[in-house]
Amino acid sequence: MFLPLQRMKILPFRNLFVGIVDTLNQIFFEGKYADREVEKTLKSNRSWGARDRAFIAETVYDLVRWKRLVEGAMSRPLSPDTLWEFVGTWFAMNLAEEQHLPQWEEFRQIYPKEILKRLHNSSSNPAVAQSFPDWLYALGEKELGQQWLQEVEALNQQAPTIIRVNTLKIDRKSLQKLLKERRIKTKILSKFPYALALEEKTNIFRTDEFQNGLFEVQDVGSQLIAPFLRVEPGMRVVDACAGAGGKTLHLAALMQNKGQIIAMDLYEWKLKELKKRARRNDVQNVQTKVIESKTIKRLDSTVDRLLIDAPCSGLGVLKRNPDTKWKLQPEFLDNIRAEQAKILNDYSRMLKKGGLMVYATCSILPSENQEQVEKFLANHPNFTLIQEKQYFPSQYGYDGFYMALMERVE
Ligand SMILES: C[S@@+](CC[C@H](N)C(=O)[O-])C[C@H]1O[C@@H](n2cnc3c(N)ncnc32)[C@H](O)[C@@H]1O
Repeated sequence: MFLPLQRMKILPFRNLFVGIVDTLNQIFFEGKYADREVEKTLKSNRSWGARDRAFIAETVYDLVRWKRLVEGAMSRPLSPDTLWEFVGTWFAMNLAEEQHLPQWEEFRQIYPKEILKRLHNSSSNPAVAQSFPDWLYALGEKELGQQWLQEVEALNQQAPTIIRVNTLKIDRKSLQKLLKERRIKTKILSKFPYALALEEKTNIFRTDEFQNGLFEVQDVGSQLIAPFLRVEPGMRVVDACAGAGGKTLHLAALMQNKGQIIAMDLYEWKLKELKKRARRNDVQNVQTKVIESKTIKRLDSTVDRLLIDAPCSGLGVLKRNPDTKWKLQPEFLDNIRAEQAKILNDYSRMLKKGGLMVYATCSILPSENQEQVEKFLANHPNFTLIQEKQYFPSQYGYDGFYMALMERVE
């Protein structure tokens, strides 16, 4: 059963609602990504202040997250024609007692009492109450049993903003002090050595500290992966699915810029972004490589450490990317599992005897994690498992990640 999330306040300004409706239209009906669309909308009107911006961003993310529940309360599916009703229904479900919907034409057909009744009836189905597609909810239950409900509840929360201090340039306390001088308050997360949590949402990308590479935005779970690989200065390291380099930059900092990191990906545009970030971070030991037919073979048995931050369903990071649950398809999951197995099989040959490899995903499904590693080890007796960790959002409060550390023994 759904309980109102928060007794929320409404900012009754029409242009904010137009921004919200337009952004949702792009996300749901033009196939755009939520984070990019929100950013674009916020940039489109410079006169919006911090409160307006937070209102737009939070409302859009909440509505992406709770789409199915709101549809239940509307008792019809979301379409380009029902976007205003969708937004109005959401506020009718959540407004604080003394608050009312603005008396605009678009909200004339919103009747809060009926909405609450329909909400009560529809949310007896847990997939509706937790706002998941049926197939995905059933899959999660099949793989995780009773734990799935706890994870789903955690994944439906808003994501905190966490930053990773770039230790090549500054230490965590000094960075915290600099940000404080800008009135950006942060909390030191003592269990996680490189992390600061923002106390309030703010656009930190505009600060000099970000522009000068003193930190990157990176969730706590993601910050645990590079240290798990046990790199040392001077080593030869391959980051095989480097993307835009979140973990490459962290590896470089742990290696104190000494040795060599080869950052690879299938897509050149991602590696270009990585290079830009490396310059900003003062990272000097990274070389990028778009993967071609012979790239992997040429590095056969030559690397000390290998990171496989594999492409995955992204189910562990739904807090941050709630649109994933509507975009994922069962066939995509089947393909991605096959890709993960192939990457593990093909890329592990780059490791030297005695070298270590981490296979990591931002998923919480055993079929993308433990089961992949078990299958790999069964077919590769020359590798052994040293350590394996699964971080569940419900247990530690941050994004869900899996990581397995393996050694090539022969
Ligand atoms: C989880 S993301 C990587 C995120 C990145 N490591 C970071 O920390 O920012 C997975 C990456 O794998 C890449 N990828 C997909 N298939 C691949 C393949 N067969 N070989 C190498 N990279 C691949 C994707 O382009 C994507 O950038």
